[in-house]
Amino acid sequence: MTNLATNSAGHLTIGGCDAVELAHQYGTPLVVYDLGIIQSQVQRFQQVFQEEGVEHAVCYASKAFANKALYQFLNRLGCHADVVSAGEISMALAAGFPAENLVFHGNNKSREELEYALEVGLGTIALDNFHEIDLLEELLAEHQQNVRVILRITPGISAHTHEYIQTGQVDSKFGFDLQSGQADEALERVLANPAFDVLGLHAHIGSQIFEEAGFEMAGQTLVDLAAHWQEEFGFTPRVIDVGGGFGIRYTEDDQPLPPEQFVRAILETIKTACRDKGLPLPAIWIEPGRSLVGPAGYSLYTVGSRKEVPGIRTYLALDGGMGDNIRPALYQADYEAVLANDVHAAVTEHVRLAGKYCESGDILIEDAPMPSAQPGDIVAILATGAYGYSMASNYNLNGKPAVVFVHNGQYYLVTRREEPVDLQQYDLDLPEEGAL
Ligand SMILES: Cc1ncc(COP(=O)(O)O)c(C=O)c1O
Ligand SMILES: N[C@@H](CCCC[NH3+])C(=O)O
Repeated sequence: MTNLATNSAGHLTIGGCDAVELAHQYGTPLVVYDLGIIQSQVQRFQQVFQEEGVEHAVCYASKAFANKALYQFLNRLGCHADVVSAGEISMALAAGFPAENLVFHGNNKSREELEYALEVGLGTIALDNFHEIDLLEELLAEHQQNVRVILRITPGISAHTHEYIQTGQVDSKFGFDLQSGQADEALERVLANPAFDVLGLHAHIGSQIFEEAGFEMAGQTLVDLAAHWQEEFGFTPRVIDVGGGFGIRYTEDDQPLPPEQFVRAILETIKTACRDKGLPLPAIWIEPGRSLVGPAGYSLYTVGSRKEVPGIRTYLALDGGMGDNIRPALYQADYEAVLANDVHAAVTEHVRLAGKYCESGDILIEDAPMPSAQPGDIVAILATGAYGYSMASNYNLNGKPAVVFVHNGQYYLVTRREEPVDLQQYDLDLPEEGAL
């Protein structure tokens, strides 16, 4: 179990705030983020670049948790952001995030989204496919505009992670394939049109990765390609973006590398490869999502029913579940839980923590060692800050939880709970007579 902070009442504290009090004040399920952890993660990713004096950008991958107040906090910390939809762009801008610090990713950006990106002066578009080049060429001509782009390459690297969250292998929906020559063709296309300011190249190999090797291979592959492009097309990249995917600890089985170690490995690989190939060192961009917000998030739930199936197991039902955290059902993701109102109570049983959704697979933790929890107790599931709220649904017409940020003993409501009224829809506007 990670080192958890508690107060004299034995309650879990998050960023100096009593988790049980927050649960009572805002209701459960409740998602709480400790901004101190986010800040420290960001700084750890920035640190090695700063020490080495290397031009860089830590682009937060918003998909992990897109939130207005978070964009504001990250902007203050000097982060850039990766956005993947008009929704994320619009929220970032509403938060005051500078458009020029946004990188627009995605394998099927629509004409409307691209037009919106051009209209707001979005910093960089990560080109993913030929259809997108066609669309952008039309739009750039129409609006007599220029745009900065990077090319997303599929490097042919399989990250050792769940199949659904691998992205760098050849058989992938993302990016220009390297082996078949698509990447060269894409570069020729964009170099031929002066409306494209081609900054450089990008690869993203997957998510929840625990080794440096994949990033080193990606860095090496991108520099090799850059050298080939320089020789073949006289193009020298100003940016190499190695994506995100840095793993975090969910349970004791996970042993993530320190952020500094990932960055050092990436930096050393790219520096050495550039030196070998006689290329100037480009700016290096990374795109951590999970590793910035995952460890900072706590999901608080109230215990409802306890069901004992004699001789088999005990089910403890919580007041949330797959609607606010789909990851266990979708990826068999593991988490740890604690009894937030009595963190130091001795573990006396192993229970299955079930959600409240009408689905047998709505299980948050299959086998959680717990003290004997009773209805009304508050359970905290740890490290839920990434891809929890952002993948939440309204299944069974449950509203999404409220979100609270805590920092130095202060707390801030940043997203209100969705109420049934928020989920209302239109009446059927069908004439009474003769319509069927
Ligand atoms: C292009 C790109 N960048 C960054 C990320 C962030 O990944 P993670 O949250 O694992 O750091 C993703 C998602 O995997 C992605 O597709
Ligand atoms: N949603 C995934 C990660 C997806 C990464 C985005 N490319 C997860 O929860 O692990």
